[in-house]
Amino acid sequence: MTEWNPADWKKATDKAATLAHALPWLKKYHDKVIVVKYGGNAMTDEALKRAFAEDIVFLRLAGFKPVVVHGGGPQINHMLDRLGIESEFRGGLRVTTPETMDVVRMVLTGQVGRELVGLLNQHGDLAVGLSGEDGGLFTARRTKPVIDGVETDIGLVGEVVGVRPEAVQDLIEAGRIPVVSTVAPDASGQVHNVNADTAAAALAVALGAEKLLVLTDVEGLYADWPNSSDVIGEISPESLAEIVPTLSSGMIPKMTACLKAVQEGVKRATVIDGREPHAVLLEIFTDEGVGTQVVPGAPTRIRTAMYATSVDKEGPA
Ligand SMILES: Nc1ncnc2c1ncn2[C@@H]1O[C@H](COP(=O)(O)OP(=O)(O)O)[C@@H](O)[C@H]1O
Ligand SMILES: CC(=O)N[C@@H](CCC(=O)OP(=O)(O)O)C(=O)O
Repeated sequence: MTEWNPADWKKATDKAATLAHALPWLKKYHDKVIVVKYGGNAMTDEALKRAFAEDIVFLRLAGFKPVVVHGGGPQINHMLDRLGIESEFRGGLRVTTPETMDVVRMVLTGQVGRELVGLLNQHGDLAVGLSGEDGGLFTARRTKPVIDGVETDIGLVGEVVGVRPEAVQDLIEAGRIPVVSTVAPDASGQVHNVNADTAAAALAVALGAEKLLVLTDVEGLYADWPNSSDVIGEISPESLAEIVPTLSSGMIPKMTACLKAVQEGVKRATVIDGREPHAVLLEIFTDEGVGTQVVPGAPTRIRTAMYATSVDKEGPA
């Protein structure tokens, strides 16, 4: 006869309670599109990538409609480095020569996207990869960002000016998980490098997504960068628009993308810490505020960072 173990019973009842607690979110997001942008900086560790894949498949099997848009900046840097090509960023965007563009396309669509599809498909062949070139998904226009007050040519870098979401919608309706890489042709067919945050926001708007979730390698938007002691927990689009011009490096395209998504109809955009295992499930299925949420009408709320480290204004050594 098997012994009855009170500890195992407690574990089982805790699990049941956790599942029951998920019910309000299951109701809220059932059938809703959630665009998840997975940044290259959050893809450092194999276990984290596997946990991310589990979260996305979990959402899909729970009746949500997750769409993954991935980055791969560090992976592109690594390949450029191997090829002896220097990486240069201006205003958070990569200066993209035709030679660099070939590498961007190869790494994003041929390497990072493939790897994510493989990880997701370890749980049942639901994921299908596509790029902004497929099915007319994105049309880009060469962008010349204003850097230090001057319009600056940074090469084959595009902003998304058109989205035909049908290819992604077809996959969603077939019960699949689309995995999108963000190279995109302009009207003449010339392929451009589009920042993945920017592309994710444009796709979230076109799909009428309930939420844009952006995974990166920080806890959210720090209030006093490069000090990482305080995180902006919640902010309205109006207040965010005021601070966007003061931001630096990768946070410029990221927060601009969140702002645009919410201004154009996505209910909320949240930047979360992809270094946290199961960050996606934590964000969706808990009340605890994680990351930085851009929500219409929200008063600015600042909280102490979980992994606070203070550095002086010059930045970390
Ligand atoms: N105010 C800020 N709060 C948080 N991070 C910031 C801030 N300003 C600049 N950063 C930098 O932005 C980086 C995230 O952008 P990026 O490197 O492009 O990430 P990803 O690859 O996830 O898109 C952080 O690692 C941090 O170094
Ligand atoms: C124009 C531009 O900067 N494009 C990005 C595209 C990849 C990306 O956005 O990757 P992350 O999300 O990991 O930063 C780049 O070349 O790095």
